[in-house]
Amino acid sequence: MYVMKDSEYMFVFTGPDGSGRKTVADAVAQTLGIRKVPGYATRKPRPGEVDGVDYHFISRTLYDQLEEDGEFLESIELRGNKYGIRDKDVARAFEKSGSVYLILNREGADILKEKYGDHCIRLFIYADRRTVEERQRALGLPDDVIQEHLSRYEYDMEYQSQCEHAFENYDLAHTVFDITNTLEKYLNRGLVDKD
Ligand SMILES: Nc1ncnc2c1ncn2[C@@H]1O[C@H](COP(=O)(O)OP(=O)(O)OP(=O)(O)O)[C@@H](O)[C@H]1O
Ligand SMILES: Nc1nc2c(ncn2[C@@H]2O[C@H](COP(=O)(O)O)[C@@H](O)[C@H]2O)c(=O)[nH]1
Repeated sequence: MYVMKDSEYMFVFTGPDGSGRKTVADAVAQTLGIRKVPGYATRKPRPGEVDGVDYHFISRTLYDQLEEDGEFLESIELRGNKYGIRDKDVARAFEKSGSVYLILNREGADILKEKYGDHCIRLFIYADRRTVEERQRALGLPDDVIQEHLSRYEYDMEYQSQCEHAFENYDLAHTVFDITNTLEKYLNRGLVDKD
């Protein structure tokens, strides 16, 4: 497992599907110059998804092999598909930037918090149920996927109180501004610690 330096942070964006985690996280990261750690997924890419950017899309056979070899820092199964974060990808991302970000469900966020403690900061992004449904419909996600996501909505929302920070996401520019300000405090703290 990668051992973080005092100045390094792992920012985990979590919250209900469709709340805008990816959109918000990518915008904040671009401003702050922090690097994404894309996970591995055994499901098929959806229209618009890019291999290596949204996920590394791999076969179930390869995933099982990597898992057997102990390559994953955390791994979950959802709707018959496996998703996981590879330890060496975290290490590589930290080599290139002082802090990194990931987009995970609450189970993954819990695992990384357990492993990295104060250096894992969970950012809970949310919007009301109707809004997340509309956003997913507008994206053209299949109905069964939207229904499955919505079936977890209340359960996902309960995780808010356990996260270090929570942000509602309606006005995108406003959300990105607030999160950027919050993360800057951690990044500046890292610099102060270093000196
Ligand atoms: N503040 C916002 N206002 C309007 N639309 C938004 C806002 N934030 C995100 N969106 C849009 O909502 C849709 C879902 O966003 P995104 O994919 O970032 O969500 P997510 O939480 O990562 O969901 P999933 O895990 O299902 O992919 C996208 O089309 C995105 O452009
Ligand atoms: N714990 C983990 N959660 C992950 C990982 N990669 C993605 N996710 C989250 O799971 C669902 C997947 O939904 P899908 O619609 O993209 O199939 C979503 O909430 C992701 O954020 C991971 O490696 N570990």
